[in-house]
This record gives sequence, C-alpha cells and structure tokens, in this order.
Amino acid sequence: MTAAALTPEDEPRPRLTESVTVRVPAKVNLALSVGPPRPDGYHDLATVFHAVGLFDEVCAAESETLTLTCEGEGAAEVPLDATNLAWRAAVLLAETTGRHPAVRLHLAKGIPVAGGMAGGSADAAGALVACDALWGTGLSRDELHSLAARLGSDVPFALYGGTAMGTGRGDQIAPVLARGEFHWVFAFAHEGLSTPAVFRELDRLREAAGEEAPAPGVDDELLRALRAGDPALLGAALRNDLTRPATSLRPDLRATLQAGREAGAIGTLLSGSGPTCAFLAADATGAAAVAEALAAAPSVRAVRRALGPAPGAHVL
Ligand SMILES: C[C@](O)(CO)[C@H](O)COP(=O)(O)OP(=O)(O)OC[C@H]1O[C@@H](n2ccc(N)nc2=O)[C@H](O)[C@@H]1O
Ligand SMILES: Nc1ncnc2c1ncn2[C@@H]1O[C@H](COP(=O)(O)OP(=O)(O)OP(=O)(O)O)[C@@H](O)[C@H]1O
Repeated sequence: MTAAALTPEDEPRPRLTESVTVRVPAKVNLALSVGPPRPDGYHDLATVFHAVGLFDEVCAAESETLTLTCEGEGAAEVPLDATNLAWRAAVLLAETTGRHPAVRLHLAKGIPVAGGMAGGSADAAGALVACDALWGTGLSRDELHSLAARLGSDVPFALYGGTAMGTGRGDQIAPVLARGEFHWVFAFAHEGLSTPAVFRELDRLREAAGEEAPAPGVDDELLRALRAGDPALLGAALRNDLTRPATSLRPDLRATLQAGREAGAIGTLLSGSGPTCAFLAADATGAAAVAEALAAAPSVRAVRRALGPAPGAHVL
C-alpha cells in the first residue's frame, strides 16, 4: 500500500487515554429520624433516601500519578488533596485491590458543596465506580458497598439511587416500594453548613429541653404515600429531625422554608443536614411557580428544579 492510498482509519494515531465518566445523583432525605448519640460519635438513623436529578460527574482517566481537578457548582470550595472524598475513594479501592492509585480524576459538580445533598459522598461513589471500571477490579456490588460505607454514611446510597430506606448510621440500605415521579425545587443557601455541627446542635437542644432521643423510625404514612405515588400525601408526610438544629444555627433558613410554603409548595423540607431547602410541587407548573418565588428570596443564592427518583452512580 502506498502512502497516497492511506485512509484516515489506517493512519497511525497516538493512543487515546482510556477514561470512564460516571454520573451520580444528589439526595434528599424524605424522612430523617435521629436517635441518641452513640459512643463512636455517630447517631443511629432511620431515613428514606430519595435520589434527585441534580448530578455530579466523575471522570477517571489513566495516569502515572493520582491527580484531581474540579469545575462547576461551588468548585472553589472543594479541596483538591487527600481530604477530598473522591481522592480517598480512589486510594481505598487501589489499596484494597493491590495496585497504585494511578488515576487522573476530574469532578464536574452540579450538587452544592456542604449543602446537605451528599455532594462529596456522590463524588466518592462516582470515583469508586469509575476507578473500578477503569482498572477492571472485578469487585462485587457488595464489596463496593462496604468500601463506600468506610468512606461515609451517605456514600452507599449514592451507588443505588432511587428511593431506599437507610438504617444504622445511614449506610445500611434496603429498597422501598415507590411509584411515580416527583417535582422538586431546591433553594441553595449563601453559605454551607457543617454536618457534625448540626448533629451536635440536635444533641444540645434535646439535652437543654430535657428530651429523651426517641428510637429512630419512619412513619407508615410516608411509605404509603410513596407506594401510592401521591405527591400531596408525600408532601404532608415529609419529616427531618435536623430541621430544628439547622434552623437554630441558621435562622434565615426559616425565611426560605416560609417563602416556598407561601409560593404553594405542597411539601417543605430541609435537605439532610442543610442548608439546602427542598420543596415538593404537585406538578411542573407548580414547580415553576415555587422556583420563581424562591429566586427572589434574599436568603436564597440559587434555585434548581429536579425530578426524583433518579438513578444511582452509572457509567455514561
Ligand atoms: C445528614 C445525612 O446526610 C443524612 O443522610 C447523613 O447522616 C450525613 O452523612 P455523611 O455526611 O456521609 O456523614 P459522615 O461523613 O459519615 O459523618 C460526618 C459526621 O456527621 C455525624 N453523623 C453522621 C452520620 C450519622 N448517622 N450520625 C452522625 O452523627 C458525625 O458527627 C460524623 O462524624
Ligand atoms: N468531592 C467533594 N465535593 C465537595 N466537598 C468535598 C468533597 N470532598 C471533601 N469535601 C469536603 O466536605 C465538606 C462537605 O461537603 P459535601 O458537599 O459532601 O457536604 P454535604 O452535601 O452537606 O454532605 P452530606 O449531605 O453527605 O452531609 C466540604 O465543605 C468539603 O470541604
């Protein structure tokens, strides 16, 4: 074959770096019931996780060393060193499977940082799934789940997505029967909230009021609403024990929750440990009205709409 006869397919090309991109959803807790503090500093929970269509993407590419870059929502506040949960996930998976953590990680964030929507946990789950695929580790889903639980209480759920019950410290996941699609509006706050600080404030408030922490549990009415796929029933059944401590630390969150209620939300909820507030609307028109009203609230930095449930960490 002469050079003149070479087609573009025949020409020698540099080898493309192999890479894997994984998309991972944010979560809200439709119910979050918190028990007393445990000796290890955690609290036993009963929660119903619900993944929503706000996503981070984690790209893992072949590399000689471990590097991390980040872009998108709140990227300036994301640490790019060994404290980043995605970095820790890559190191843990490499150690477990006996290899060097040689990977170039890139995070494209759509989930607010320190917003109570498990953004860092999503990145940890995404890095586990992306590195697992890149390195071909052959680990089972159960093995990935145990690694996820070592990285953080919210990490295992990000592997599954959908709607699921969480118990233990939130790392034990069981399916929940849920039907239909729900319209959510999220109000991001100007500043993040520390998850341990919110749990500590709950303990402090309970102690100051002489309250005994109840054994954690989820109301039947919430599970019935999910089985029926009924947004009005679901809106009435939303519960979060962390609302009181989060609003005690950040009183302006009350104004955000009130603005959504006044705009016609059929359910209002603090997302996880906050400060993101979540609003359930009856349909797309209702969600648009709630989003428009919240965008004008001074306590709100940004507003996003999303559908739930969303799928868990998956390779694109
Ligand atoms: C508030 C939630 O987002 C609800 O899903 C989670 O409970 C928090 O999950 P997370 O951010 O993955 O939390 P981790 O990284 O495991 O823990 C951070 C800190 O939060 C507190 N924490 C977390 C989970 C739990 N069941 N009890 C706790 O008291 C502890 O102070 C812990 O040191
Ligand atoms: N990949 C990451 N993305 C964002 N923050 C990270 C990441 N890794 C570590 N962090 C650190 O973790 C802190 C909490 O961030 P994150 O976005 O996970 O909070 P969160 O959504 O409130 O968590 P959760 O809902 O699980 O309690 C940040 O302030 C940041 O310093």
